[in-house]
Amino acid sequence: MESLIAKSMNSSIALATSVAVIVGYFVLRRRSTIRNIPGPPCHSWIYGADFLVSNMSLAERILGNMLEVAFTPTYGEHEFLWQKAYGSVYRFTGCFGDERLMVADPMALQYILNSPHFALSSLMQNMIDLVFGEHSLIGLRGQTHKRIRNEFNIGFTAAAVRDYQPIFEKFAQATSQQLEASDAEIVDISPLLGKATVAAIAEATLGYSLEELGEAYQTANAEIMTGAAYHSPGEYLFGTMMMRLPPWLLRVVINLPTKAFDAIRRTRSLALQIGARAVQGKQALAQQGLDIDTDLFGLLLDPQNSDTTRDKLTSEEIISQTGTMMVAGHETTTNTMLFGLLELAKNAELQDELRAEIHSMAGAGDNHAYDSMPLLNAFIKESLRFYPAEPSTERMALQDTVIPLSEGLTTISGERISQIPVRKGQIVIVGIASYQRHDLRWGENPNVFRPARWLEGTVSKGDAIGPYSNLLTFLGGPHTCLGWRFALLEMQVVICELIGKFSFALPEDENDRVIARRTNTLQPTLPNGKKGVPLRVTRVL
Ligand code: HEM
Repeated sequence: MESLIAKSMNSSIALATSVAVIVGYFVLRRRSTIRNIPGPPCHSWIYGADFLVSNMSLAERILGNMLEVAFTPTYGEHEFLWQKAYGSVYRFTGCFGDERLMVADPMALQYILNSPHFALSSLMQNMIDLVFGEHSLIGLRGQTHKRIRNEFNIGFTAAAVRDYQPIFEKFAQATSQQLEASDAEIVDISPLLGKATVAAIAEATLGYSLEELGEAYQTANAEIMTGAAYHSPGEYLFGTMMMRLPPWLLRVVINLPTKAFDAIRRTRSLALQIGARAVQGKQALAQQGLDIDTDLFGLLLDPQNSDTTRDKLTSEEIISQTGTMMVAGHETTTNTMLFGLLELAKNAELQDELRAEIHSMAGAGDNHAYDSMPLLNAFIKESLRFYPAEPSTERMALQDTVIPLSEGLTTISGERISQIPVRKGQIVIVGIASYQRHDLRWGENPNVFRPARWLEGTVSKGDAIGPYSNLLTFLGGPHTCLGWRFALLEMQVVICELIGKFSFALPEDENDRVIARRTNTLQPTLPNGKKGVPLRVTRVL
């Protein structure tokens, strides 16, 4: 998202803000407590040995290791090598020599995600407030967050999610029909699955069809999503600095008349209008004593569900979550399925085995059938492990604290430590993708996509860290993904429908080769930089 911001600012505001941020940074900086933790070398302007001889641009120098983190074509090229070299906790250098801690150690992650001593970094908080508004579940904290989340959970329990199954089946079948109707040899399945996913969320959460959601909202949302990739180190640096501005200044900035801010404003305002329309429609039904649909907003507003012991939500509190719901479950679920289908296209044997399992279950289509398909679920777990939609996130220490380690580490000065003291303001990176390649946790060859690991029983059970199979893909702690059961059932339904009816193979053309690049989420990306998953599709049934 910072890239959108960067594109939006004119150069004089940019210069003034940059100077203020740089001066503020150096005045306020305290010596880091993590300097003694091993980590990759950095070529920044402050620390780089090649300062005078290198031909790096100023932006590249200032970015430190962020250059390697944010600008490799495939996600994790450096991150996974650093993990091998330095272990599951290491230090690296952020912008302006800012020392950061990358964390993939299970005990440390548990602590960071559950401790009240950590919260969203100010960069993340600003980004979320900007895009989703200041009342989004993702950005809220404490009691308000807990209260709203508890209420919204009514639409995400195991029982509530089972009721969405017909919706998932309807849109999975619509995708099949579109594939069938296509006479192209190679089909880009990305827009098809994207549309099915957004249609399912609109219906399950608001009771709306895509038409009712409106073309304008979908276009504005897509503009924000596609604008979220960085194209140059300068753009990255500038976006990052903008996001460090105090919230009051960002509120001024978002009103600037630029194209990117206009897209953010439009999306936010359209989401609120859509949410308000859905809420008012359901309230009108309730007032007339008529039945309200059992979509999420319907469940929240149905007087029959009101319980005097529950903290009921105001209309505004419900409406404020519209954009969050639509975005949180869209690209995340779509991209996980796209990467999974891509892996199946690479591995005909695995695909045939999965298809055989799906065909053997035909006719057993009660609500629980999907959970009793071992290979299907192993495949979905492996897709979630290998391609976490949010491969990392940031947290900031709210006070001086000590992070415990399950494995311990040896410092640069040779001392063996089992915990790391950090100062207030320390940024830690929650290394979701790194944790999911952890050597000791996932059995043989964690860097290989291999669903069989889940069937062999070699995946370590360990202390539960996320809500599902010890994966961190849905995060953990108070901000654990609310929609994880929803996403799982949707993936089970769609994969069964598509693999049951079609066979997928990779096209030969180099221009169709897909890599995993990080934009707003981990995104399947073509050599031309666009999102896409072109596959050779053949009907099998
Ligand atoms: C494979 C699919 C999905 C993945 C990988 C995923 C992942 C995540 C992650 C990592 C977070 C934490 C974000 C953070 O705090 O940094 C999150 C939060 C959230 N997700 Fe999901 N998500 C998925 C699907 C869904 C779906 C389908 C929905 C709803 C329909 C949903 C709704 C939410 C909500 C409301 C939150 C905010 C929870 C809170 O802060 O209390 N997600 N998700």
